[in-house]
Amino acid sequence: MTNYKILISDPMSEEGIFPLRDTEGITVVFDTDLNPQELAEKITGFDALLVRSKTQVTRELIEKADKLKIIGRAGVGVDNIDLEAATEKGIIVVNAPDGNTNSAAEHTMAMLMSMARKIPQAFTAMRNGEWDRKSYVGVELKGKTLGVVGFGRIGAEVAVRAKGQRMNIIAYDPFLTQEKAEELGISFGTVEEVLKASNFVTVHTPLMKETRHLINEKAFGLMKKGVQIINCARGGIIDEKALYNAIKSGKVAGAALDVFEQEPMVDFRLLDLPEVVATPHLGASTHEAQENVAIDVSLDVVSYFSKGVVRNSVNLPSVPEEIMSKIEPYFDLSERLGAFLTDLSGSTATEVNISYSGELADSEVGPLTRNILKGILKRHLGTRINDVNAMFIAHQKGITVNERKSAAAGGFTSLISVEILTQAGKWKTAGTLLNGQGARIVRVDDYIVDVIPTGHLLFIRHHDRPGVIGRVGTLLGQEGVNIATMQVGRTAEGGDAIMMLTIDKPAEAESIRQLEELAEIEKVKAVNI
Ligand SMILES: NC(=O)C1=CN([C@@H]2O[C@H](COP(=O)(O)OP(=O)(O)OC[C@H]3O[C@@H](n4cnc5c(N)ncnc54)[C@H](O)[C@@H]3O)[C@@H](O)[C@H]2O)C=CC1
Ligand SMILES: O=C(O)C(=O)COP(=O)(O)O
Repeated sequence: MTNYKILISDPMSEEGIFPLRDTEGITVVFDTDLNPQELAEKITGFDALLVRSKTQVTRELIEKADKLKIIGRAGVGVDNIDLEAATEKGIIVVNAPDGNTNSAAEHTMAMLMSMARKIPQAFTAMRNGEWDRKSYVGVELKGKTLGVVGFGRIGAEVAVRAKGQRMNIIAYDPFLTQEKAEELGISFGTVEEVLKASNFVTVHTPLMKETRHLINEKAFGLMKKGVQIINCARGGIIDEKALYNAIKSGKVAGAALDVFEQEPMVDFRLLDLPEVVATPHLGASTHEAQENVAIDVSLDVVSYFSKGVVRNSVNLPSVPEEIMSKIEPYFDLSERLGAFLTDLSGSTATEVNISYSGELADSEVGPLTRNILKGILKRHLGTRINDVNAMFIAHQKGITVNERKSAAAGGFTSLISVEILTQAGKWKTAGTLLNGQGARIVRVDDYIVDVIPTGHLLFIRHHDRPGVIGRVGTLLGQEGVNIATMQVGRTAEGGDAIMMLTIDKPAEAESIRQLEELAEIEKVKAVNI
């Protein structure tokens, strides 16, 4: 493997990054005390950046990262990473979605129980030499209702544990169905229903535009008097000002907080309230979780550099390995079809219509579409286009992309047909992999051809007249251009026709001009793929 430099800018398990240490050609640099400006200066030349929640991977940082190809988040939440900026720049972002689930769920239960029994408050009083048994009377969990907002990995694990405490669970998650809830023996409701029904509310959503201040003044208004709140997900899901007021007013009897709107915390007023228990973002801070997440991101980084595939991409849909192995042979052909059409049209696409037929119609084809777009966009935008940003940039440029699938592949095992609409008109092609013989372009517009999509090609539109093929050969010969292969197709005798030539070196602009001056020739396009 070529040399790759990995910067780790947050504390990470040394044991867990063994896949990086054990791979030849990978150099790991730990520098976990950088301020944002120092990090922006340091990032130049690094191929990968591994972070936890402390490092803010901003657009400014991403713009400074001249070689960065992958950002690994050793944990779940990626709200500290500007995903749009990363995607736009073709940087893949991976996380470790499973490694800290147990730890985060256990911490949530620890916080719930500490809060319910006021353990941190009682301990602090004892430390101060007090033996006070009256002030720290708690509530039982048994028979109480726990509202779980966000029923993903952690939310579901919390529910399992809370059931063990004989709590009733009511949950809300856009992906939770009545059937699933019944199967798990929990209730299911809208977010409002959950808030109204609960004695305890725990949030487990990611922090996103849609979940910022999900628990706000209005939400507190819906809750029972004496409700207790837990946030071991992300600061910002709960509006801290609204929480402060709700505690002060007596509506909220307890809050257990692991995460805060600003971290590290600067405004400690919430912690002055005796109803609040808190930890400094420790949900994932166990030896096991830290080792798990470090292993998971390290494996993905190694896999990305060695095979170009990852398991846990946040900005690129993951494709199961068995499907990947079926479609991977078509990657190169797909990109070439895109490049071929762009050269033929000599213009930029406004719409791309792709049809997958035959065996490919049964597969996930997203990666193929991205390769086709890569081929199309690279012609005008160069090497900054890759799998990660091809779809994003196509949308950004206002290109409509349509995918279709059909069973009939015109006698081929699989066929990829691509049509592009440009300011200069419409162009179509289709390609396939011939058993044992590699990639072929088998259609150009409505003509049947059989062309290896590699090297220097000339596409000629002409009228089917005697002698035209000879004249093309003679003219190219005079220019020192040797023809390796030639295909001719026509609609009818004497009608419109095409020639596809493979030539040993690119045709000069002057040769193309002279060819176009021949009476029978309508258009000549040079293609280099
Ligand atoms: N305190 C800590 O150290 C840790 C905090 N976390 C935080 O916990 C969050 C959840 O983690 P996982 O359960 O592993 O993620 P997950 O992706 O498995 O689950 C998140 C769930 O939230 C749901 N959701 C999204 N929008 C919602 C909305 N508006 N209302 C209700 N549900 C909504 C999703 O459908 C999904 O099921 C992470 O995004 C991260 O921010 C995760 C690990 C450790
Ligand atoms: O995995 C997450 O989302 C977490 O919040 C854990 O954060 P950390 O890696 O401990 O900074």
